[in-house]
Amino acid sequence: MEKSDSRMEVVLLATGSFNPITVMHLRLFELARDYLQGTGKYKVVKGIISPVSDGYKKKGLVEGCHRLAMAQLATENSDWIEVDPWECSKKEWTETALALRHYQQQQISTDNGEIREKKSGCRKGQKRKRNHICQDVPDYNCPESKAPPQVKLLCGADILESLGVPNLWKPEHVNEIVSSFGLVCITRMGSNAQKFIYESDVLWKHRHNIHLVEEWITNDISSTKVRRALRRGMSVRYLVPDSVLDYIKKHDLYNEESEEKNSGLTLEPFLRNSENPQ
Ligand SMILES: Nc1ncnc2c1ncn2[C@@H]1O[C@H](COP(=O)(O)OP(=O)(O)OP(=O)(O)O)[C@@H](O)[C@H]1O
Ligand SMILES: NC(=O)c1ccc[n+]([C@@H]2O[C@H](COP(=O)(O)O)[C@@H](O)[C@H]2O)c1
Ligand SMILES: [Zn+2]
Repeated sequence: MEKSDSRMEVVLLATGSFNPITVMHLRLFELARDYLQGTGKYKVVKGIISPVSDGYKKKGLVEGCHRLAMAQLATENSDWIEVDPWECSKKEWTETALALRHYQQQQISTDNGEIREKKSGCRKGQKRKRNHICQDVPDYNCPESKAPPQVKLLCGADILESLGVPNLWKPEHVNEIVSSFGLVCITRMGSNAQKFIYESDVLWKHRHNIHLVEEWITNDISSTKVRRALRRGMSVRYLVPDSVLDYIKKHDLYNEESEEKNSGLTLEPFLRNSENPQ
């Protein structure tokens, strides 16, 4: 008899501006998958790129439809990374913990649907019991029973360190992200993720659920640097996929004017989390 695969299935969710998407964003997924699968405990089944809503109000953020289109072009050749418009099709900005809940729920619904269709071993229409997200346990008596894939947040170390910025993240959301979902964090030049975890009580408590992935082939590409180069008329070829570059040129997306978008506005998380919102 074939031995069953006991590895936990994982879906990696990367949220961000993707303004524009770069090859480094795509590399994050490859690095994270290699790392998790290398532990022998996880099987990465999907990657999701979820571009942020225009309501995030970050300076220089071009329209969501363009950021979405570029991300779709960039992932055309990947057989496991997808782009999801859920966040960026909304006018209002969505907090990351809520995005994680949404994508986790999607996994649970899809999973239950598939199980019901398979029917093998289980009675017709029988749903398998849920994993810990639903405060329930898998039904080990059912041969088809395996917890639905666990959604984990994929990010760079700059985002990990941003968890400590006052009024940027709600403390209960930070707790939920590291306790219920988990973080896969790619180290980035200029960041000290390990020290940051050591200095935070909540991150330290859940350190087993925070995977730090060392990027040995360091590459400090950022969207900010790509936009800067474009404004200066310099080449960004091989920093973004060719299809993305064609799209940027066709729509003249990044220039002095686009960089002034949202200039002078407060980033939405600060507005939401400040004690005396305007
Ligand atoms: N070179 C990199 N190394 C590690 N993580 C990265 C790198 N570039 C982007 N990321 C991560 O990708 C995710 C999406 O980030 P984002 O869209 O802000 O890109 P960015 O390049 O950081 O853009 P910007 O310069 O506009 O902030 C974040 O989790 C960020 O930390
Ligand atoms: N409180 C929160 O949930 C919170 C705060 C700041 C940034 N974020 C997310 O992190 C990502 C950051 O992207 P940038 O690095 O481009 O600013 C965005 O997807 C944003 O929604 C979430
Ligand atoms: Zn960033």
